[in-house]
Formats: sequence, structure tokens, C-alpha cells
Amino acid sequence: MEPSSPASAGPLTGPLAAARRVVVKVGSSSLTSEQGGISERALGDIVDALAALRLRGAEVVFVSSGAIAAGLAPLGFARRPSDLASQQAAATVGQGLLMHRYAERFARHGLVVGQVLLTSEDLVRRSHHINASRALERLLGLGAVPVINENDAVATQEIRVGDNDRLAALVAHLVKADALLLLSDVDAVLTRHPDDGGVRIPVVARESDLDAVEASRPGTGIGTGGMATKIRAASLAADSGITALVTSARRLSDVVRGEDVGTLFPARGPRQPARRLWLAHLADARGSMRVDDGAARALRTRRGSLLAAGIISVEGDFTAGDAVEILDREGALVARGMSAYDAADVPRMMGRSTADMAAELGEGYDRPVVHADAMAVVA
Ligand SMILES: Nc1ncnc2c1ncn2[C@@H]1O[C@H](COP(=O)(O)OP(=O)(O)O)[C@@H](O)[C@H]1O
Ligand SMILES: N[C@@H](CCC(=O)OP(=O)(O)O)C(=O)O
Repeated sequence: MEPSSPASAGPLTGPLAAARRVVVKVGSSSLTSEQGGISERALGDIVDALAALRLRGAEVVFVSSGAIAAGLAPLGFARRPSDLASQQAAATVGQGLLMHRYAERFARHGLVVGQVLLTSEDLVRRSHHINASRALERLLGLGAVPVINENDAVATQEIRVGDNDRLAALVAHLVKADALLLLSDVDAVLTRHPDDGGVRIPVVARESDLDAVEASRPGTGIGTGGMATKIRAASLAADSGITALVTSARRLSDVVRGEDVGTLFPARGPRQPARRLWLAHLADARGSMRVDDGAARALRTRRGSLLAAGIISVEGDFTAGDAVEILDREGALVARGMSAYDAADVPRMMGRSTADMAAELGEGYDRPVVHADAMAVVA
């Protein structure tokens, strides 16, 4: 079948209007049946809707869960095992099956897919981050649809992102997407679980719009995070300048047509630099510094740099360039940032002005301990 041209499909409208690049994440619950196994029909509908999105001129990056769920039945598991090794085994089988189906179905629209399996290391380490981004850019440049999942077969507990909603938000940032769609088996974020009579929240413009939302009850047991991980991921995207929409996979074609469905998290503020997002959401803090009230205020209200004069104690064994947590007197997190000095250097700098430090400690001690550009202040 020949695909129709983008022009004939018409431009995107609604929340996706003007979106040049869209990350779409589909959860396991939308791809597999409760008995396990891939639902051919659901998968086919999703791929057709993604192809329609492409034909309307948007580049599509597809984050697909479902590897573990799709691998259960072939390996004889009656339900999702709780141990990591069995989940890894199921994922190796299921991921192959899923990719086979995707390649086949996208080909009907003249589209080629490329599998990209990531671990948190690929996103956390800045050098890997750049590698992943380069590969994805090239794939998109060649007109292919990247199909992304966590590399479950090798992702141990320590290096696991663990939930694909978060993975999708991080990927959206990585590829500088304009929009993120999180698709599940429920049409929107509701005030509470659908079985408890939840009603749709159409827009989350600020955190307080979620005050009345109860999202802790899990879904079917096929997916992992429930609504809570979607809310966190959509908020992460919106905070870093990417509009997010939470709806069901069934409504994807309505979204592509510009209909008012799901829960929209409009982008709040400008796109964040990669380093700040890394610090805020990914970096593994190697230590902490407690600061006095004046320094905590300067960071929180003026987004200033952390000077040695405001530091009252230091903990951990970090070296210059490591991420550290900056805590106020009471121990509440103020910011995360990259220390310009080793932990061992900080005690003799504490309480001194930058000018004194340079005069008394010599060359190399004339910089703030954490520069504002290398810091993400916690909202
Ligand atoms: N406030 C809520 N609004 C919508 N769904 C909710 C809410 N609280 C809990 N849920 C449950 O979360 C489920 C979606 O999460 P999950 O099953 O993990 O999906 P996925 O596999 O798509 O990631 C819904 O099917 C629903 O049962
Ligand atoms: N990487 C795992 C999915 C993890 C996950 O977050 O699942 P889901 O809640 O269905 O999006 C898999 O492919 O099975």
C-alpha cells in the first residue's frame, strides 16, 4: 500500500499543532492481553495511528513497553514473575517478538523501524547521553522510526530506569521533542482510579491542579507504574519545556485528528539545558553540603551560585565534577549541582569569602563551590 503524502493528511491541530517531533510511549497494558501475549489488533491500531502522525509531518520516536508481558506466555509463565532474572529472560523473548510485529506493521506504511535499547547509564552519563542522541538523530534523519525500550536483559536493579513513563520523558528531552504522548489503557488522568468513580482532569497547568488526584491504586497488573508514574513523567516533561498528554492508546487517532482528549500538561517555562535536567533528575549524588539560611535563600530565590561562605558542613567522598545535594539547615533539599572542588577541599574553604579563599588558599580557589549554571534548584 502506498502511503498518502503528508500534505493530503493535513497539518496537525490541537495540542500537537506545530509539533515537529513527538515522543509517543505505549504501556504494556495497551499492547498485550490479560492472558499475556501481544494483542495483534491493539498493536496494529497503534502503528497505524503513529503512521498517520508521521504522514501529517511529525517525526515520531516510539517508546514501547511490553517486552516482559509479551515474553511471558512463550516461556510458560502464567503471570509476571517478581524476580529480576525471570523478567530479564521474558524481556529477551518478548522484545524480539514485538520488534518483529512492529517491523511488519510499519512496513505496510512504507516505514522502517530501528530498535534502540537504553539503560539509565545511557542517559545518566553525559558522554553516553551524547552517543544515544547522535544515533537517534541519524535514525530520524534517515526517515526511520526509532522504537525504544529499556534494555531489560542487562539492566540490573542499580542501572534500571525501571519505568518507561520516566524513560519516555527523558528520551523526549534527549531528542528535543516538542511533545510527549503517554498512552495507557485509561483515557485520561482521573481524580481517582476508574473503578472508584474518577472523573477526567482535562489540564494540569500547575502542580496544584493535581491536589485532588488519588493515583496510588495500581492498574491491571500488566503495567508497572500505574497513573502515578505517568503524572510524574508528564510533569517532568512539562517542567523541562515539553508539552505532555496522557490518554489511552485507543484515543491516539483522535489525538492525531486534534480532538480534545486526555489530560494535557502544557509546557511550563523554557526548555531546560541538558545539564540541568541531568542534575535534577538523573545524576547520582555523591555527597551533600549543608548551607546557612542566607545561602539557601540566595539559591532558592535568586538562583545564585553557592559560595563557600554559606556552607556549614560537608558529607561524602566526591571529587570535582561530581553531583552533590545542597541541603538547608534542616536537611531539606534545596538544589543539586556539580561541585567545583573535591569534598576534602571544602572544609578549609567553608565560611570564607571568595576573595579570602583566593588570597589564602592560592590559585584555583577563586570560583564558587557550585556555579549557578551547574545547578538545578528544586522547585
Ligand atoms: N487517578 C487515576 N486516573 C487514571 N488511572 C488510574 C488512576 N489511579 C490509578 N489508575 C490506574 O492506572 C492504570 C494505568 O497504569 P498501568 O497499568 O501501569 O499502565 P501502562 O501499562 O499503560 O503503563 C489505569 O488502568 C488505572 O487502573
Ligand atoms: N521495559 C519493560 C516495561 C516497563 C514499564 O514501565 O512498563 P509499563 O508500565 O507498561 O510502561 C517492558 O518492556 O516490559
